[in-house]
Formats: sequence, structure tokens, C-alpha cells
Amino acid sequence: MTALADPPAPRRDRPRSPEPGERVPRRAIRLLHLMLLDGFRAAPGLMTAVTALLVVGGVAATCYPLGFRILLDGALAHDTRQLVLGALFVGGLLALTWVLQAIGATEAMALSDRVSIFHTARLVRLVSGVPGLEHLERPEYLTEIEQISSRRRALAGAPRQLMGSVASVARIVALLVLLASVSPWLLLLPVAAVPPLLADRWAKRIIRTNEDEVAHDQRRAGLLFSLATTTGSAAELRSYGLADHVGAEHARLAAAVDRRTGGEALKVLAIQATGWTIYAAGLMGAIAFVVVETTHGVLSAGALLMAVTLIRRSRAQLATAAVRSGALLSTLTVADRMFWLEDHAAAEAAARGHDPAPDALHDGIRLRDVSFTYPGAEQPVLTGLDLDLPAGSTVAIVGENGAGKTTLVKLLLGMYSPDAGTVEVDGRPLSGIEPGAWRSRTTAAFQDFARLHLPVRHTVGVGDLARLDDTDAVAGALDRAGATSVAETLPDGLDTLVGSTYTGGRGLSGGQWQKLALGRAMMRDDPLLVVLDEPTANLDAPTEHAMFERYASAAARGAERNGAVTVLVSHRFSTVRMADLVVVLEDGRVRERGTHAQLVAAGGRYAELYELQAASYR
Ligand SMILES: Nc1ncnc2c1ncn2[C@@H]1O[C@H](COP(=O)(O)OP(=O)(O)OP(=O)(O)O)[C@@H](O)[C@H]1O
Repeated sequence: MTALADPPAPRRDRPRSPEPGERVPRRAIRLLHLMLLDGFRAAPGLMTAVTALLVVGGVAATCYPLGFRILLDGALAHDTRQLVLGALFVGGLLALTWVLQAIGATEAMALSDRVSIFHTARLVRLVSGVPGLEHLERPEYLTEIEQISSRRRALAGAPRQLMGSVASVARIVALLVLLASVSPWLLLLPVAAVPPLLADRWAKRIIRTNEDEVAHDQRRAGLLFSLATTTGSAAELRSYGLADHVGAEHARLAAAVDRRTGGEALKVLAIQATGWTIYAAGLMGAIAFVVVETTHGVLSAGALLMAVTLIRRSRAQLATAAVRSGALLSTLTVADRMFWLEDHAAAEAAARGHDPAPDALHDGIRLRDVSFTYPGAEQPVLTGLDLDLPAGSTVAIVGENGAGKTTLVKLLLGMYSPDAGTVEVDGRPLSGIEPGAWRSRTTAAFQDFARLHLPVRHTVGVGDLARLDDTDAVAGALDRAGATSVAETLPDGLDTLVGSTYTGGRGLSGGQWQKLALGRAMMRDDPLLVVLDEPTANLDAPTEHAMFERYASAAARGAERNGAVTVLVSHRFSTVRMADLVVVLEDGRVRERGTHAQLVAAGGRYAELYELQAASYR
């Protein structure tokens, strides 16, 4: 069996670290904000506690060898007072270190949890706050989101890491002061620490590059995993015997990622080992130095013990500093991604309109010379499209599969923006209207509707969030959608939990789900635009007929109330003929327009399609 076609890795056009034009101070301020202030914003008390614990604990852990010096010199001098002082010093600081470390670890976990919740909420806001859908069609955007999402934990650890780094610096300063008190020559020891630290930075860079390069395959493996383990695709996977193939494909991708990552891990190991070997040589030199100084009587036995203890501990402290700075660096990569996302959302927000939506339509909605190409696609879907949707009209859009009908209605709903041309609402560009304001005056039922696994009242009620729990509004919407019977047959009526995600959830048929989606679309009271994009595909013929009669009367009421336009996308001509205006789309342009009778009489493409469908029913 051949492998599933491997899509090309997405083009990477995301800035890595600061963009050439971006000033480093600005980035530094943003980083400080993210790593420090966000910790205080998410959990002020915890953040203060963790900071204090880390710094005090760090200094205490470094200073206790000073007690060894007092202790040993006191023992050699038979000085009981000094002995007791040394013992108290060592014991007190060690006990303090352990207690603070134990409390610090628990508090740090709690802090990470709180900051993680904070960043998750921010991520959701940044992704769903962008009004259109275009960003969700771009693989490179999705890869970035996945990278941030999968490393939210690292980001959540940032405040703790930063504080840990401050504590590391405090420990190293304390270590150097104590070493200098033995001999200033020992301050050369940090020079030997440079190679391992540089090696560590290099290693982290290799790891980050590798993460970027395997991200595409990891994402694909993740998609295959959910394909193999979720219910939506389960039936088809079994019907076509694809389960093994998908499993094998997932294993192939995962193994490729693992192979590459394993190879890079060996490189990283070699680099780090070289750095630490150089440091070990410096460390041995320092020990030899203090031993020689002691044999020459320059240093006391206590000073020797303290120096050797400090030198030995310096490796652990440097290793901790290297690990922390490495973690900090990899957090910076996630932070840069978060900044990119914030900039993206800010640019989108700056570009959006601020005008209110009109109260009513007087002229209608017009598309002027509109062209649209999906992100990453080569060919435009709509080209130079001109179309008038008069206020108060019901317009049916017909055309073959892929003609661009759904794309057109998504442009009307403001989910995509045209690449060229304009969509106008009563003569004003739609791009000038605040997206939320326009959304609140539109409603839509799509062919690929969402199956919201919630109590029925909420599955429907989310169509108008302000009236989510308004039983009368929900019942009215279900009635307008001809879906009252769905709720009536369920054991707890509107309170029945639907969908099988949760225990006790009631499974529904495709048609029942669709009726609830239609109910959702009927929740808004005074929409200016109603879009029904093949909303009856799962319904039987009598239900569909009854449904369209309801639509027609709802559309007529809306037209009278505020000039609402109803756009109906359908392949069924029995439905299409009820519209005031029929538009035939072909190759991204309007090929014909007119009433059903006019188009049939004209004997063009519509008449041909109509005749074909009518013949199949005869
Ligand atoms: N997200 C997308 N990214 C890239 N191309 C897309 C996307 N969605 C649709 N297209 C392409 O745009 C064209 C028009 O699609 P659209 O869904 O608008 O057609 P349609 O007329 O509604 O078709 P149907 O009758 O099958 O629902 C198709 O060629 C399709 O391949």
C-alpha cells in the first residue's frame, strides 16, 4: 500500500526572533512583561512567595559551607564557642534550605498552574478574537498555534524560571564572594565555566531549530492520531479498512521525527560533554591550588574545607544556571511566537471597521467587482463578481459543486475579506462596519453545521448568546425552524444533553442535528442578513418542503420589518424557484440572474440544470 500523499511543509514566513525592524528594547520590555508581570497579574501572592523563597533559599544553600570553615577551625583550635556557632550555622542554614526548597517546589507548581490558565485564556482570546476565518485556513498559522499550545506549560513556567535565574545569579554571587574570601585567584574559576555555558546555548539552539523543523510532521502525526481515535472518522476508516494504514502512517511520521530528534540529541550530547570536560579541568586546577596553598600554610584547614566544598558545589550551581538559562531561552522562542500572535491579532484589530451596523436595509447588499482567492491557493474562487441583493429580497444562489457559493456567502457574512472589489451594505463598505456589530445582525445555517454537545436549550440558544437561557426565545426559534418535535421527543425536553461526548448524552440522527442547527440560526430576532447554505441536506422531502415554507414566511416578515435579505444556497430547484431572484454562479462569476420564470424562459444554463433535475423526478 502506498503512503498517504505527504503534503508539502508549509512555507515559513513567521519572524523567528526579533524582526530586523523591531527594536530589541521593545522586545525586552515585552519579555519582561510576559515573564514577570504576567506572573504577578495571574497570581500576585504566589508570585511574591515563590520569588522570596527562591532568593532566600538560594543564598542559604550557598552560604552554609561558611559554617564548615568556622566548625573545622574551631575544632582545630579547641574553641567550643566557635564549634557551637559553626554547628548552628551549618545546621540552621541546611534546615532552612531544605524547608524552603520543599515549600518552593509546591508553590512553584501552583504558580505554573495559575499562569497556565492565564495564558490559555489569552491564547483563546487571540485566536478567536480575529473576526474572519482566513487565519484558520493558513497552515503556517495553525502550526504556530499548535506550537504555542503544546508548549503553554513552558510559558507558564516563565515567571518561575525568571525568578529561578535571579536566584541562580544570587547563589553564584554568594559563591564568588566566599571563594574570594579564601583567595582572589579562585575568582578565575568562572572563566572555566564559560565553555559549558556557551556549549549549552549552542545545544539549545540546535534543539530549537530541530523543533521548528519537525513541527510540520508532528502536526500531521497529531492529525492522523485524532483521525484514528475520534468518532467522526471512525465509520469511514473501518469501511475502507484504512485504520491500519492511518496507524502505519502515524508511526512512520512519529519515527521520522524521533530519528531526526535522536540524531540531534547525540550532537547536543557531544557539545555539552566537551564544555563540561573543559570545566572539570579548571575545577581540578582550583582544587590543586587550594591544597598547595594549605600545605604552604597560607590557608587554614577550615578554609581548605570550605573552598573544596564551594568548588565542588560550583558545578551543581553552574549546571542549574545552565539548565535554567536553557529553559529560559526555549521559553523565549514560545514567547516570540506569542508576540507574533499578539501582533497578528493587533494588526487585524487595527484593520477592522468601527462603524455600527445599520438598523435596517434600504438599498440592500451589493458586491462590486469582487475577487477572492483562499490563502495559499493558486486560483481565485471569485473573479470580478458584481451582484445586487436588493433589500427585502430572497436570493437563491445556484451553481455546480465548487462554483463558489459558500465562499460568496462567507464574504457576505464578513468571514473573509475580498482581495479586490468591495462588499457594500446600503452603499457603505462592509469593511468599515465593526465585525461584531455586523455579526450580531446576521445569522446563518451552514451545510457543515456544528454539532454542539450541550443541553438542547444551549445547542440552540447560542445562536443569540444574550438569550441563551430564554426558554421562550429557544422554543420560538425551534418552532420557526420546524424543530419543536426534536425537543419534544427527548426525555428531558430542552434540558436533554445531546451528543455522546458526555455520559448520559443522547445520540441524535443527522437530520435531528440539522434541525437544531436551523433552530440556532432562527434565534436572532432582527437579522439584516439570513444565510441558509444548503441547510436541508439531511432532511427528508416533506420536512424540507415544510421548512422552506417557513423560511419564506420568515423572510417575508424580515423583509417587511427591516429590509432583511435572505440568501439561500441550494441544489434543489423546488426550493430555488421560491426565491425573488436566482443567481447562477459559474467559474467564480455570475453567469445568469433573474426570476425562476425568466431564467427558464431564457433557455440558458439555469434552464438546462432545471430540466435535468425535473427529468430525473419524472
Ligand atoms: N478553505 C479553503 N481553502 C482553499 N480552497 C477552498 C477552501 N474552501 C473552498 N475552496 C475552494 O473554493 C472553491 C469554491 O468552494 P465553495 O465551497 O465556495 O463552493 P460551493 O459552490 O459552495 O460548492 P458546493 O456546492 O460543493 O458546496 C472550490 O474549488 C474549493 O476547492
